[in-house]
Amino acid sequence: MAVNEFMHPRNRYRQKPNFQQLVKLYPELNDVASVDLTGKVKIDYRNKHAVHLLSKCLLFRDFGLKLELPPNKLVPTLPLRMNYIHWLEDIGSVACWDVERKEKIRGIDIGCGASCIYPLLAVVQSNKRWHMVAIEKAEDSLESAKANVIRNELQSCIEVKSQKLEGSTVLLQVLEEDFPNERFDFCMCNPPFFDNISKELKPQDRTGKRREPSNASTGSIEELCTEGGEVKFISQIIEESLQLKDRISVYTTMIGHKKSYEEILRVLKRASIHNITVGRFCQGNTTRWAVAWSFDDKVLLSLVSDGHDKNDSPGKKKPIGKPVSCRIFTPEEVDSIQGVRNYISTQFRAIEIDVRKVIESNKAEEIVLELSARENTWSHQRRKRRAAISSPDKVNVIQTQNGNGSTQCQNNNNNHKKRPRLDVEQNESCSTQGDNKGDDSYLRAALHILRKDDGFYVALQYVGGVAGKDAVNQILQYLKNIKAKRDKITPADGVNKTPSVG
Ligand SMILES: C[S@@+](CC[C@H](N)C(=O)[O-])C[C@H]1O[C@@H](n2cnc3c(N)ncnc32)[C@H](O)[C@@H]1O
Repeated sequence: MAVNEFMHPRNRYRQKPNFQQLVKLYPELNDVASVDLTGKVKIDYRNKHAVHLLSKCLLFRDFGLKLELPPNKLVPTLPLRMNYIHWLEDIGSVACWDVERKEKIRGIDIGCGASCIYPLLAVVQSNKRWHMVAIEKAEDSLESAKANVIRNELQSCIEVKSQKLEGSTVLLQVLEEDFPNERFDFCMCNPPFFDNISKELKPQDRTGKRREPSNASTGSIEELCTEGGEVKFISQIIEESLQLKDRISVYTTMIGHKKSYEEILRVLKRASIHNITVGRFCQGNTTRWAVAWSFDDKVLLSLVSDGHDKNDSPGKKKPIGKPVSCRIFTPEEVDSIQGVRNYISTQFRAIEIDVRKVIESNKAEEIVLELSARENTWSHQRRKRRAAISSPDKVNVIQTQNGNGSTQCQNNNNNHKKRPRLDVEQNESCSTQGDNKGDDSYLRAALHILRKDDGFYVALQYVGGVAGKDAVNQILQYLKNIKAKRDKITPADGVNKTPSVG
């Protein structure tokens, strides 16, 4: 299935180039173009030379970039490369790489290839706000990458470094030797996908129905293969990230095969890395996957939007809900955003919802908290209290509706310390919650506290979990209820400026 319509919405290549115009601009394309019976000008993507020429012309026309490549090297196709860059931009908007930040955004590209394509695109696309370190292992590709940087006069924005691979590290050696004590905002990688040329270089055709590839495959064995394939390569990056931690704020990588993507999610889970987001890059007839992870508390990756409407990509994507909001305090009731935060945190902790601060704006006008719950503790509060009083030693099983309409049984005995975990495999709704397999919580949500002229607002946004999106409506209602109860006891009279925290 052609998946162009599922390209990132900002990807300029969602629309196929008008080859008629392109051939007029770059007559050298005439050699690889043909005219079909309807008079349409076409380019044969199965011809390596055509793919190479097309990339060169588009890079120049759309980005002003000049590219030269030695023979037999991987030709960068632009729709995929731009999908990755736009996904990084989306991560950047959660990680606050916005224009208010004065310093440059610093990224690392692991395996920049002979083209040095990602660093070139990253720098130009960001109007030189992003500065890149490009790492490459193959000597000839390294030289070619450096030449492409010089050809475009971008030496002040891109440093190309050799991967000497002593002790088989991917990031550690370069960071330790060339950039000791320096911090980076992100790293990226288009890894060598394949393990072993004879077995894997062509995708396996298990059903006999796979079509011949519609694109010429370019690239040398050294560029495309690595011992252990992409899973081993990316696992190595994950292992090194556990040592480097915040030296790089967001670690990202592309993944070539779905099977590897699933394996990488398991590796992250085993390493107890839960602050992750996933991406899916669709272009032409190919789909690639991506994961990002972070140890930085201020970067809540689950908030990264994929730029698509919730269910519009082929297969599943993680639907992040629309926020629901209400005013929680007037300025007369509370005078600081910290007061609101303390109040809300206390209310949630009382019902065993974990609260973690993620972002606090400089001007103290917005705080973002991450909420996670392992069961529904906010519905039927009165009934639960009554049940607990009448039979304190019994395990109460209360039927609750999850947000997807299915019924779940909960052990709701507060004395019973070990609460049941919902088995994600058993709950059908889980499979429609997106493919973040590392996420087995009941509910994860983001809570924004905002100061406005007429008071403090809370906005709740569903992020993940089997409870479903409706759970955030229930929690907002729960907050309103306890606030109304509190108002009965302490009427808003302008005297009580600090909300009670009980
Ligand atoms: C699939 S190519 C990607 C090239 C380029 N980034 C692109 O997207 O067109 C993978 C690149 O990683 C390089 N590479 C392989 N192992 C590496 C390592 N340990 N460190 C740095 N580069 C490596 C290969 O030489 C190759 O150029």
